[in-house]
Amino acid sequence: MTALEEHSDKGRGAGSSRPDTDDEALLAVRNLSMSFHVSRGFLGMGGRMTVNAVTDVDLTIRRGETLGLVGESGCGKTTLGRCVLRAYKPTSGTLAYRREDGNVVDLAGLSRSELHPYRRQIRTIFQDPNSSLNPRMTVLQIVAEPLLAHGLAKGDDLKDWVAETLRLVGLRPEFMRRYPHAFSGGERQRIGIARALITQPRLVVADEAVSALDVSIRSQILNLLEDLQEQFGLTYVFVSHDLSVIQHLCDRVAVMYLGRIVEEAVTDDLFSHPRHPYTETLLRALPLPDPRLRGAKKRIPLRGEVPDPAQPPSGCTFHPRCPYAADRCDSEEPELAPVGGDRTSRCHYSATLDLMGVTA
Ligand SMILES: Nc1ncnc2c1ncn2[C@@H]1O[C@H](COP(=O)(O)OP(=O)(O)OP(=O)(O)O)[C@@H](O)[C@H]1O
Repeated sequence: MTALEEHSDKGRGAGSSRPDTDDEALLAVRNLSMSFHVSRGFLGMGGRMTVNAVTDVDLTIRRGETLGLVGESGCGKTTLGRCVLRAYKPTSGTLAYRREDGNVVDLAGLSRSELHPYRRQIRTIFQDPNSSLNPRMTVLQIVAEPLLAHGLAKGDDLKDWVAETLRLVGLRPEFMRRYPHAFSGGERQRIGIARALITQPRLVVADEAVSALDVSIRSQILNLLEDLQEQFGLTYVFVSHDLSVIQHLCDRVAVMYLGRIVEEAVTDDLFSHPRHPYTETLLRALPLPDPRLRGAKKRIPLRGEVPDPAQPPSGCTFHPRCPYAADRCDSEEPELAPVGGDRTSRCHYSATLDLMGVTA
């Protein structure tokens, strides 16, 4: 058994179909909000505004699953991901993390020093492998840095640990003496994945982890992430605006719009039968690789833009762009409510609308 396997959640992993009991929750996000105070106008003369990047999010991340966070740019995906990583301290709400000993700790309430032991368990893979790797550090230094920060290994042990992790991500151990410029984009992302996994994390947040890569390399990296998940029982939160990547990789999907979750469902259900008009709008904007598969469904480009979160629309925040908006939508804010099975939607009319998915 390798060092990584020894500490992994393998065998305790959950599939998307398993019930959502407390025991399954690796991280339960509850009533989570994150606001930024920003200055407006030239030299801040436009005054200070509050941007509610994430508002009242409830989300359960289950052990061994891949949860996708999807939505247009500016919907709050990155901010939510950074709260889960505790790179941001949320303005309010809780992050109930189930430790390996079964006890639950609220990460949102911990100080910097109290968080330290959890930083090796919850890791991130960065978006852009070109800018996230320090060009002046060797691969050994880059990948070993988290091990040193957590005092997990030194000397030859450290080198062995790095060599083993490089092998796991498909890189030759002798590469550890080289600098990032000697590698292709795909290889650099493998180095980033090695750096994320070297501390044997339980939860990995990947924010647009493949969007900077060529399409041909993208599927190799996605396959690698899937293999590593299976091997080590990893849990992923995968942030992406790319629905095809989400459909390929994720067990469940949470759709975000203007800081809120508007729909959450098992991936196949969401793609075949969306229950929120925003999800349908996203799906219908997808390119159609094979129109015969999609019958008479037409590609409809997204209309308008995500509104300014500092001045959100009244009622349902999607109503100005919603093709089905009715009178009550501009005054009454819908709740995120169960819509049958293991799914939720935030629309007054989810029960009656007949929305279209993208599968045949
Ligand atoms: N540090 C910050 N200071 C001020 N506003 C911020 C900050 N970070 C994010 N925002 C604002 O919060 C909102 C949500 O941004 P966020 O980056 O989380 O969205 P996103 O869905 O991840 O978009 P993208 O895909 O473009 O990263 C946006 O309006 C953004 O301008």
